[in-house]
Amino acid sequence: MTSSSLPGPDRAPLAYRIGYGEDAHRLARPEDGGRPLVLGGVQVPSERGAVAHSDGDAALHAVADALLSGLALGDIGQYFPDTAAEWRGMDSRVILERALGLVQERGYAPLNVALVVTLDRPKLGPLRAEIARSLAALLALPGGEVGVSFKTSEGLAPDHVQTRVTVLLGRLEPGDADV
Ligand SMILES: Nc1ccn([C@@H]2O[C@H](COP(=O)(O)O)[C@@H](O)[C@H]2O)c(=O)n1
Ligand SMILES: C[C@@]1(CO)OP(=O)(O)OP(=O)(O)OC[C@H]1O
Repeated sequence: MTSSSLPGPDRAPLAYRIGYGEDAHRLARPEDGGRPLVLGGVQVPSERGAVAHSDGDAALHAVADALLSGLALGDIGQYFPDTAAEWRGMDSRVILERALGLVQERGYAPLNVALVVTLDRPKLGPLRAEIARSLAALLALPGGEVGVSFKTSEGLAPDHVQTRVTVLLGRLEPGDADV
């Protein structure tokens, strides 16, 4: 594959930034406060779900933090404090939309995203394509620009879901530094 046929935007970005985000939520049964398990905006059949203030979507939280970190914009807890009643049970897609909007206001867009979910059970492989499609749609990216990996903790963290995300951001519009 030549560089001109690589996937990505149809023009070269003027600047690049790398972002990184993580999240972790304890898993519990519904009677112990666990919410339905949702990852990347996709409902995951599971006996246990995240204990969280919001819907507990650890994948979307890590993607949103990765976007914010790439432009040094802080983290989602600053925009959506877990002490605020208005965010209780919220759909984490709202968090991602806000983070993406802040990045776009500065002329940047995500170019590709890599997500790792560490979870012992259930197996997520059958949902890989659906989670990748969901993330791609939320980020306005082609599906091929979203990598989704799953790991078990090998029994080291059986009661948590953990996520890690890297994102490459590109600035497609000229800013003050380019004119
Ligand atoms: N919740 C999970 C965790 C892992 N997988 C898949 O299992 C394979 C082996 O994972 P290891 O952590 O033992 O290396 C790997 O292919 C994962 O994609 C899964 O589907 N769901
Ligand atoms: C999303 C927020 C806000 O509802 O709460 P949680 O759902 O608990 O999630 P977390 O990843 O711990 O941090 C960000 C919070 O501010």
